[in-house]
Amino acid sequence: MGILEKISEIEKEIARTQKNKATEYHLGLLKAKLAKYRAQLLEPSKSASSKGEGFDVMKSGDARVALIGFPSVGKSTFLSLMTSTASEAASYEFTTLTCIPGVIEYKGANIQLLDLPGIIEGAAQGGRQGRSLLEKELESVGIRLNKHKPNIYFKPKKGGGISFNSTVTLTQCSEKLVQLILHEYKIFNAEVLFREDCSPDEFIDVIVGNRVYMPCLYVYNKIDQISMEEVDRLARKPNSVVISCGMKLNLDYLLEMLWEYLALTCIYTKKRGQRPDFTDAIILRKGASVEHVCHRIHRSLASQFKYALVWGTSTKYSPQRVGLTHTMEHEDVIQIVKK
Ligand SMILES: Nc1nc2c(ncn2[C@@H]2O[C@H](COP(=O)(O)OP(=O)(O)OP(=O)(O)O)[C@@H](O)[C@H]2O)c(=O)[nH]1
Ligand SMILES: [K+]
Ligand SMILES: [Mg+2]
Repeated sequence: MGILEKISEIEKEIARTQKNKATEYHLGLLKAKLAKYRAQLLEPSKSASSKGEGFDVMKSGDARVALIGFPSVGKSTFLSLMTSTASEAASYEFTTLTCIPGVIEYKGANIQLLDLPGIIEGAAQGGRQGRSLLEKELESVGIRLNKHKPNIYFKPKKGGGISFNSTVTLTQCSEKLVQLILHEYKIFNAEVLFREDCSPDEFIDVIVGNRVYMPCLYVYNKIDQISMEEVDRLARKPNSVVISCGMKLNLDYLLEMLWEYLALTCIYTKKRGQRPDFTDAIILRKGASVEHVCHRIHRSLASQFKYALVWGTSTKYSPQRVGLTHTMEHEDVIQIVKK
């Protein structure tokens, strides 16, 4: 049996197994097996002919956003509308066959937008199921959307068996299930500490390790073609924005949401005795520290750092003298004083 067949067999068995106390170990084991086969599937193949080809696009700008969706939902139309790059759009499926990068300039940041070929042929009519289909596709390659990394400490050891502990009450996993899953991965010595009530799938994610956690905004385009009731229903779903590229509806709101999901922060710098430079913001991730600002300005600046003066919402006083660990907030102004 090939890996694909094995995966499909296990998926079928999971689907037909009722979820209850009596089947939880069996299900846990199936899930561990499934994750294992999927990982094998994603491993780069040794034969040159079937080597997985990625899209070679230079990473640029302050953040990147990929347009993942069914064929002909309007991804290329969106890219052409929001950036100065034109990407061919047409009414037939798979118009786009490669990755087309564009840049959105927003609040002083350059956001790289990637237009990609549609995924899953003929699935555009997926209707209500569409969103779960896409999620499933991304899940199966190890991408976790709008989730955080499970708070589980996991460390394989040389000996001593499996030590299992938890700081919270667990309702989905038990020591026995954890051991069973670990044995499936041929791990017989490890330290495991659950700091959160995680599911078997989340535990498997921690063992496998190479999961990618990223924010996701579900964008429903072509609302000009559906009823107001349907638009209303979609707009109320979590993490959703409804738009129409054709009629240019709600695009400003989409940008605002995009900005929020990217969690970026603009910091302005200021030289002593001069006004802040509002034309050239430093763009960092939300939660960035003064040290991050220093690194962005110059590699060696942090080592010459004496203190910084910060104006803005992150401080009680404006200006306030702060150290390297101070957390910056959006639109703060900073003046760095060197030793
Ligand atoms: N009615 C309507 N049509 C739209 C809208 N946005 C895009 N379209 C049309 O939908 C068709 C598909 O658009 P594309 O931009 O090529 O879609 P795509 O997702 O890039 O498609 P692939 O690259 O083939 O996966 C085109 O005929 C567009 O003109 C919209 O908001 N409303
Ligand atoms: K198309
Ligand atoms: Mg396209």
